Amino acid sequence: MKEPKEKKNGAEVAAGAGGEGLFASCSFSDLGLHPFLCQHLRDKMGFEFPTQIQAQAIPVVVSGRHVLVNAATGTGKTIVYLAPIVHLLQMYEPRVQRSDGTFALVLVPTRELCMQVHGVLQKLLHCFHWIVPGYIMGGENRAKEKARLRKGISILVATPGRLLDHLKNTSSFNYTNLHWIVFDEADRILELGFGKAVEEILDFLGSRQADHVCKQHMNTKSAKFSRQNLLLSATLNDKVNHLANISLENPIMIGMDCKKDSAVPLKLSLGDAVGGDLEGVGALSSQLTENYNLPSQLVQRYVKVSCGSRLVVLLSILRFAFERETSQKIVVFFSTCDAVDFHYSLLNKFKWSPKLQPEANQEQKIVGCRSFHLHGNMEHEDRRKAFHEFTSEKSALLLCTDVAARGLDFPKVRCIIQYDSPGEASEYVHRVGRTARLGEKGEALLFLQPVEIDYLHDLQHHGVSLKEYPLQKIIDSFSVHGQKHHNKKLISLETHPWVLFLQKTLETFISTESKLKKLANDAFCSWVRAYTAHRGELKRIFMVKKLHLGHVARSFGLKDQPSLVGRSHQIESKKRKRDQKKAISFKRRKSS
Ligand SMILES: Nc1ncnc2c1ncn2[C@@H]1O[C@H](COP(=O)(O)OP(=O)(O)OP(=O)(O)O)[C@@H](O)[C@H]1O
Repeated sequence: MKEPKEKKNGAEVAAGAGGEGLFASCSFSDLGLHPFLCQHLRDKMGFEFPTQIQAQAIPVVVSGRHVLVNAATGTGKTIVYLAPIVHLLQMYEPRVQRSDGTFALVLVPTRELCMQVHGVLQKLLHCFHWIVPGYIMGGENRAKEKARLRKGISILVATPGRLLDHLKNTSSFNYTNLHWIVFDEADRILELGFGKAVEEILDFLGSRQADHVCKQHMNTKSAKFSRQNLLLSATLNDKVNHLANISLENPIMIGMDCKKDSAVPLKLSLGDAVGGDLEGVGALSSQLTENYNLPSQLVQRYVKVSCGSRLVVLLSILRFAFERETSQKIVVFFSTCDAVDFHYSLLNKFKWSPKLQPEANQEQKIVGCRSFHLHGNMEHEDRRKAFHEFTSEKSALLLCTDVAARGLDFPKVRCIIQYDSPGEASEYVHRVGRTARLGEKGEALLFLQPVEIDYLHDLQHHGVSLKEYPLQKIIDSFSVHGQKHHNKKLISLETHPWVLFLQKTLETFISTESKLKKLANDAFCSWVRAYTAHRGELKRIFMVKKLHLGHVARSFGLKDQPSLVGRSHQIESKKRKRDQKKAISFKRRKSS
C-alpha cells in the first residue's frame, strides 16, 4: 500500500485573525491538508481558520511523528487528529476498502465522547465516502458491533473496555493495516481505571514501544506496518507519562505555554531532547499544573451559601437565570448519581404558585425549559437520548455528574453551575470548559459553603480567580405572598422570607411524595459518602466533621433527622446486597 508523502510545515501561527487570539493567521491549506478537505472544513463545517493548536499540531501529525498534545478545553483538539488522519488516508492508492479493515483507532474515555467524535468524523468524511467511520462502546449490542467490524471500519472510535472485548473475541476484526492509535482525553481514560486495559490493547495491537513490548501478547494479526500514535491530554501526570512512554516513539510535544498571557503555544520536542524517554514530561507536568489556561471571556464566580440553604439557592438561581434569558442552556454538576436523580426528579415534579393561589393553572415548575440528566448509572439508551437531545435543544437544563465533564461539546452552553465542588482544580477546569468554547460567551458559578471557602485559594494557586456572585440581589427579587423583601436592613440568607418560604414548601412537598423522599434519602447518604472521599490536601478544606448533618438533610428538602436517614439507607443497602448475593448464587446453581 502506498504511503502518503510528507508535507512541510509552512504554516505561520499568529494570534489575531478570525477571533481574539484563538485562531491562527494561516488557512487549513497552508497546513498541508488536501484541498477538498479544506473546502469541506470551510464550506460545510464553517471552519474558516484553524485554531492555534490546530495550526501547531496538524502539520506535525501529517509529517508522521508521534505527538503528545496538551491544550486548553474547547480549542478544537478533535480536528487536530481527525483532519490529518482523513487527509493521509484519502491519499492511499489504491483507495482504502472496507475489506482492508481498520486503519485508525481513536480511544476515548466515555460513551458520550465516543458518539461525539464519531459525529465529527462522519461530517469530515462526507467528501471521502470510501473511508468508513464507525464506533464501538460499552452498552451497545455486541452482535451488531461484530457484524459492523466484519464488514470493515476504516476509522474506529472506541471506549477501551469494549475494544479489548472485541480484540479478544471478534476474530473477524481486521486490524492488520492499523497505522494510527489516538488516545483522546488520555488522562481521563487512565483516571477511570482503564490503564491496564490500555496496556493490554497496546500489547494486542503490537504497539508498545520496543523496550516495553510484552512478547507473549504480541499478536500476529498486527504490527506489519509502522505506527503513528497520538496522545491528547489536558493534564500531564505520572500515569500519562507512563502511557506516553510505552506508546509514543520519539514524540513531539505540542501544548499551550503554561504561563498566563502567553499567546504563542509551546512546542517542545521531547523525543529529541531526552532521546525518546519522556522523563521531561514528569518535570513539565508539575509546571503545567501550576496555572491553567481558561478562556479570557469566561466569567467565573462563586456563591457562598450555608449548607441548609443550598437547595433553595440553587433553585432560585436557576429560576432567575431562565427568567432573565429564556433561550439558553445551563449545566449543573453534582458529586453523585443519586444527587442527580433526586434533583432531576424534583425539578420535574415540583410545582409552586408564585402568587400562592391554589388554581392549577397558576402553578409553575421552577424552570420552564426541558431538563435532562446524565450519569454513569443510567440505562444506556437513556444516556444516549439525554446526550443527543440536550445537544440539539436551544433552551435546556442538564443535571449531571463528571461523566459530562470531559470533552463533551454541547453547543451554546451559557452557564456551568458546580453545585457540588469538583475536588481537584483540574476537574474544575474541565467542568467549566463545557462553556465559553472557542471564543463564545460563558459563565461559571461555584457553590461553596462558608467552611469551604479556602478552596478559592487552592484555585488561585492554579491561576484561577473567582468573584463573588450577587446572591442577595437575586434572592430579594423573589416575592412571598406577592410581596418582595424591601427592607434595607441586611438579613441573613437563612432568615430571608423567600428562603424560609421555599424551603418549607419544598420540605412539605417532598414529605408527601414517597418516591421523591426515597431519592432524597439516598442522595443524602451518597452525598455524605462522596464528601468523605475528598483526597489529600482537599481533606483539609472539605472536612466531614465540620458538616452539620441536619443542614445537609435540609439541602435535600428533608425534615428527618439525618441519623434516621442514614439508618434507613443502611437497611436498604444491606437488603440490596442480600438480594444481589441471592441472585448470584441462584445464577451459579443454574449454570452448574
Ligand atoms: N477551526 C475551527 N473553526 C471553528 N470552529 C472550530 C474549529 N475547530 C473546532 N471547532 C469547534 O470548536 C468546538 C470545540 O472543539 P473540540 O470539541 O474539538 O475541542 P476540544 O479542544 O477537544 O475540547 P475539550 O478539551 O473540551 O475536549 C467544537 O464545536 C468544534 O466544532
